[in-house]
This record gives sequence, structure tokens and C-alpha cells, in this order.
Amino acid sequence: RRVRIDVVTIFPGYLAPLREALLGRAIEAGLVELGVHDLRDWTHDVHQAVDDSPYGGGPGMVMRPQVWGEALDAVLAAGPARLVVPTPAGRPFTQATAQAWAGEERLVFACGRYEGIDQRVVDSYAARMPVDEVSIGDYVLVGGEVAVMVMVEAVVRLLPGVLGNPVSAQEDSFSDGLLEGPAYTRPVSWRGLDVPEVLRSGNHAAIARWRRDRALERTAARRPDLLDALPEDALDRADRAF
Ligand SMILES: N#Cc1ccccc1Cn1ccc2ccc(-c3cc(N)[nH]n3)cc21
Repeated sequence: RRVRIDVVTIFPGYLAPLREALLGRAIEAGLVELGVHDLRDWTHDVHQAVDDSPYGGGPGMVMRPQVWGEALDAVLAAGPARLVVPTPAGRPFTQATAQAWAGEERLVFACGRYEGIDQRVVDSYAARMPVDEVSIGDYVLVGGEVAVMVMVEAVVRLLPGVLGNPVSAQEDSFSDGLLEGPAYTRPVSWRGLDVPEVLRSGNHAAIARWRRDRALERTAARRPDLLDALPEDALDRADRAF
């Protein structure tokens, strides 16, 4: 299954890293098609204006609907797609979102800058296709490009053939609802710190138990919200020790 990803931005160069390393190889292997488009290609004025002052006043500028409309009409003409608009005011982008989007044939990302894009752009496309306004976290970026890099990486790694070791969905971290525990490799002793004995014991039941305990401990310490969100039957008696 191939996924076609298009990104519209006023800083196309910002997306260059997507063509590096793992994702670059996935593109070369034809598992993913990536198109990056400069929003200013759809301006007609000499200044290539893409922003204007906000109605109602307030700081900063807002991106004009006309330019976005022409750009998205052109990009979307290639066929139906899910339109994704990163914004601090969006629904949270999670692993579940990445899983869902990995099944899509086409994703089109609209990268805003300034104080965002005129709301009528989202409203007009939402009438004829799935449009998701998403946030990648509770902090404010300067534009949508970095958020798109995060989301494209989270989605593309789930596509068959992209990862060397295809992590099955349920084994993926965050899939059992807990944080990953600590990981170790050689040497067995490093700067006076030793690898926990159990991991070298060959006792796979004990190893599995130890790893789950570390994951529960870490989740309780760093993300108690994830523990509260676990379904009732997710923790067995041994788990409840934490
Ligand atoms: N919009 C907006 C906005 C509103 C207030 C202040 C600054 C901006 C800048 N900005 C313009 C586009 C854009 C896209 C995504 C994010 C974004 C996503 C997450 N999770 N944090 N920030 C920010 C973006």
C-alpha cells in the first residue's frame, strides 16, 4: 500500500529532512510519495503576499484564505485526501491518530505560519473531505512545518516495509498504554554502572516481569495520567504493586 503525502508551506526547505535516512529510503523504495509545495506559487501579486491583518484586531498576522484556496484546490485536484492542519488549538495527535492515518491513501498537510490560517479555509474544505486540526503538544511553535515532520515520521514508520524490524502495532510503545522501560546494551559495566542482573539471566518470565515493573514504575512516576486511562482489566494483581 502506498501513501501519497503532500505538504503546502511557505518554507519548503524546512521539509528537506524528510528526504533523509529512513523516510528518504521509504520514498526511494516507492513506499511513500512526498510532494512539497511552496504556497507562494499560488500568489499573483508582486509581493507574493500570503498574510494580512486580523479582523477584530490583535497581535500578528493571519494567512489569507484566497491563496490557500488556490493552493489546496490544485494539490487536492489529484484525488481525495485527508487534509491535516497543524495548530496549537488542535485535537491531540497521538499514536492512535498515526495508526489511523497510516491507512489513508493520501494525506495533505497545510503548514501555517504567523498566527495561523483564516478559519474559512478549514471550514470550506471540511464540507467536502475529512479535515483534522491537530496539535502535537501543549507548547507553541512558530509554524506548522515542525509539527508536520513529527506527524509524517510517526505515520510513515507504521507503513509495511519502512522499518527494518516491523514493530507490530500492539508491541509498539504506547500501545499497551505504558511508557517504555529502560534499555541496555554492552558493555555489562560502564562507568561503574552495571546492567541489571535479571536481563542477563536468560529467565524470560523474570525478564518480562522486570520490564513490566519498570514500565509501570516509570509510568506512575512520569505519566500518572496514562495509568488512570488504562482499561480496568489492563493491570493484573502483580501490576497493582505499583
Ligand atoms: N496557529 C498558530 C499560532 C497561534 C499562536 C501563536 C503562534 C502560532 C504559530 N503557528 C502558526 C501556524 C502553526 C501551526 C502549528 C503550531 C503549533 C502546533 C503545536 N502543537 N504547537 N504549535 C503553531 C503555528
